[in-house]
Amino acid sequence: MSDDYEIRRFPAASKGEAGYPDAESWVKAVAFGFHESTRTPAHVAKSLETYAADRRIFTGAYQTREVAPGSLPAEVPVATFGTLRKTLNIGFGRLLETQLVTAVTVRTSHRRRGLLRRMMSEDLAMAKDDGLAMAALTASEGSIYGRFGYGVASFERTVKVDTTARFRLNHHAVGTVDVADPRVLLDLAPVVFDCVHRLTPGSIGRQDWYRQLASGSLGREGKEDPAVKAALHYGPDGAVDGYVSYKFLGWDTEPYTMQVVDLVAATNEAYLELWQFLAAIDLVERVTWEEAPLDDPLTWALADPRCIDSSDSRDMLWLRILDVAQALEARHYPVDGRLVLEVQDPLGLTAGTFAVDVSGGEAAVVRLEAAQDPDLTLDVSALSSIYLGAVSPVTLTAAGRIREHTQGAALRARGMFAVERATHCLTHF
Ligand SMILES: CC(=O)SCCNC(=O)CCNC(=O)[C@H](O)C(C)(C)COP(=O)(O)OP(=O)(O)OC[C@H]1O[C@@H](n2cnc3c(N)ncnc32)[C@H](O)[C@@H]1OP(=O)(O)O
Repeated sequence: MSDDYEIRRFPAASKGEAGYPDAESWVKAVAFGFHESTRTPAHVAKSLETYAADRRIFTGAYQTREVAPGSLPAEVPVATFGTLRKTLNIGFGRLLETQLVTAVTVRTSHRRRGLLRRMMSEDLAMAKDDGLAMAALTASEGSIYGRFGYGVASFERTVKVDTTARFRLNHHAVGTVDVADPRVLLDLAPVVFDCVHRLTPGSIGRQDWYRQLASGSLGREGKEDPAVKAALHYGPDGAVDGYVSYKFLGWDTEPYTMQVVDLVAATNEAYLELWQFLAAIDLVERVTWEEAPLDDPLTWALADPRCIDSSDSRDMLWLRILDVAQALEARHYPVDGRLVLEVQDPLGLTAGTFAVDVSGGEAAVVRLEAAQDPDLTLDVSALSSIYLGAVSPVTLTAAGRIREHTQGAALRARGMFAVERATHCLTHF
């Protein structure tokens, strides 16, 4: 296989820059891989502008042999693999630089020849060599990434909230909400998001595009979305500490529905009060949001929690620890204790037996040279799953994903890996 393809890596380029034609072909190949209708040149140019702002690196596999007459030319990659680096909140306000993997596609006529395996293995090894301890992605299918050491570490759900007279929140507002010109979010959204990012375990730093989405400047269709409206939440001190952008789905959608485009609240009060605002919008009977948390304070603040209809919860963030000692030492732990972990790694990046000694919330992690009896044996994907506290080691033990050699060690791990508030990631990438 290695003779048939050449792997090339290059940075995203904006229109007018030298690498633009290659970057354009790469983006079109991604769009093709995800069955998007052909992106217009203007949409591609806008996407590339935001990708360049995020300093994305594009990896492509290119055919080295002559292509079949009439088929796509050799400069169109047969496989794509995109990366960018952002921080991940790993609990208690700590941020860890993370390799984000995105835009993975392999053209149908070249699939199952090991192209994904090759690009993934090489990229993770390079990220580790570069000093990174963590990689992350969101998955199109649940069956692909476990084999590379990724594990599900956060969840999200779609909610449909009944905002008729049935909607009553047990909450007395401490701030106010007012409607704003959505374009103010071009500047404000990153500022508010940054507060949320520092507060929320599982949060990933956002790409440049999010402020454009929230402000209606660049919708998912690749153009301005004039339907987007926005409201800001002002805390008791008058400062903006939350916003929601939303759009009406039209009079043909019944019940009449408002769809949340983005909802970012930096305080508990801002979150509930933005919901109070959404529920108060006249002529609307339902509000939907596709990125709601599973462990949602809204449920518990509602007089009737059954106002929330949610049958669709799903995995969101998949993590992949690249360096066990570095990742575990980066975390803060709410409970002191000692665990000896035998970690297996299908890519051989970070396998070994590690003694984790936590004192005063800080971990000292030592790789044990001689085989020592572990408390737990687990694959790096299981360790990545429990890392953010959203997946219980006790449950993974029950599932056979963790082997417990010392009775009670999984429960001890659950306490040690707990985080200070519900894990949730508002960033898709
Ligand atoms: C982070 C993201 O971007 S998520 C989006 C992922 N992309 C998509 O879903 C787009 C459509 N799918 C595709 O483009 C391709 O089928 C890909 C990228 C999923 C797989 O690419 P391929 O080059 O065919 O994978 P490759 O040949 O390297 O296979 C590696 C292993 O994964 C397995 N595998 C690949 N795809 C799948 C799948 N969809 N489901 C289950 N197993 C899979 C292969 O069987 C192989 O297993 P093995 O090594 O244990 O024998």
